[in-house]
Amino acid sequence: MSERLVAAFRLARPEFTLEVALDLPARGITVIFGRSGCGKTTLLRCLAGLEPQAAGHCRVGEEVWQDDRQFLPPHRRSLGYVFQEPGLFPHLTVRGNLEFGYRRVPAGQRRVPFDDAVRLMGLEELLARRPEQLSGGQRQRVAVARALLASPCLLLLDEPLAALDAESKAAILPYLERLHDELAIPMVYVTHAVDEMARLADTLVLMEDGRVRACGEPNTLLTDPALPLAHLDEAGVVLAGKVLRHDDAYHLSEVAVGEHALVVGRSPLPPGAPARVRVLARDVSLTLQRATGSSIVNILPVRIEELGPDRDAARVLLRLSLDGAPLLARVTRRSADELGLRPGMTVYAQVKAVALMR
Ligand SMILES: Nc1ncnc2c1ncn2[C@@H]1O[C@H](COP(=O)(O)OP(=O)(O)OP(=O)(O)O)[C@@H](O)[C@H]1O
Repeated sequence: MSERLVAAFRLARPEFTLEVALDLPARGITVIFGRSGCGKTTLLRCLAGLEPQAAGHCRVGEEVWQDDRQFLPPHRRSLGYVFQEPGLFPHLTVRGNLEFGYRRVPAGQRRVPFDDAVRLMGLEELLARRPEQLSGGQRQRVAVARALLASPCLLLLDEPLAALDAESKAAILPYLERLHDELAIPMVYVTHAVDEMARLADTLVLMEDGRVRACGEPNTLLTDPALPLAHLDEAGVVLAGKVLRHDDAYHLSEVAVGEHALVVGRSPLPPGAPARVRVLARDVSLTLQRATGSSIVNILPVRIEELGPDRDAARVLLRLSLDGAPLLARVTRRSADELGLRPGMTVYAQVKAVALMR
């Protein structure tokens, strides 16, 4: 049986109550997503044992951290915590910072080899530097590697990219994405940024007003018209695939998603590597026939599963199926009427290569 992270907390503050119950796979990345003030950090603090007032229970695999009889303080929970600010030791080099936690774990209990953490976070060239000689994004990569090397049962990350500018954030996301496939340590990752959520989540927890509104497989939640996620400006899905080949002359790459090859902007990943492609609803248009002579490179046969109102009265939101993989599209209500779009129809979804985000 695969391990689970099972927790329930109730914490009442004067103007805010957290009341959650979670049963999550203790593997991969679970993203806690929700708007500012909904209680994401409070939930993470409960998991860490930083809120002793919280009633409830918490268990990671076989390890019980909290129940009716006991409450383990934070230092007795096998967890790592990465905050917005990396908090590295300024007097130690990157190597020294990484070795600090690693050395304290008995060799037989280490879950991540030293060189693996260095490689995963791309720190090979930075080991001799001190924190002040690193960019914010590099410092945060060191903080994640250091937390991994302490071999916790659970790694908690609270908006680790929030203090970074857009460029540094874009640079660090591929390192975090690697953790999906290569990491033995489950992570709970708090963010209110849609792009981070979409790119990193293996499991998604949507929070609202101190409660869990929905929890499950990201694409299922992202395409559910009853949830606010499908109505965000950046609504869309994430398709899992594999890099097929690169076209260096045109700076493009092809990613295989099921039977289909999607043309995307040049990927830094090697052919054969797993890749996740994000397709935004606003970038998908629909045609009844396969267009020819179009500048659109990705034309995919899809079935309309559901068609309903969008937040914008001029548009409709469509949930589509690409051989079972979900897609979202947002088109004008007029186009939908003119084309006679309705559930059950097979149509063609068009997506520009540049609109596909790796
Ligand atoms: N120490 C505290 N005492 C009283 N209220 C608090 C305390 N810390 C947070 N709160 C309140 O609890 C609620 C949840 O805060 P929390 O920090 O968990 O939200 P969040 O979803 O992480 O928000 P953000 O994305 O802005 O960090 C908020 O209304 C906040 O004002």
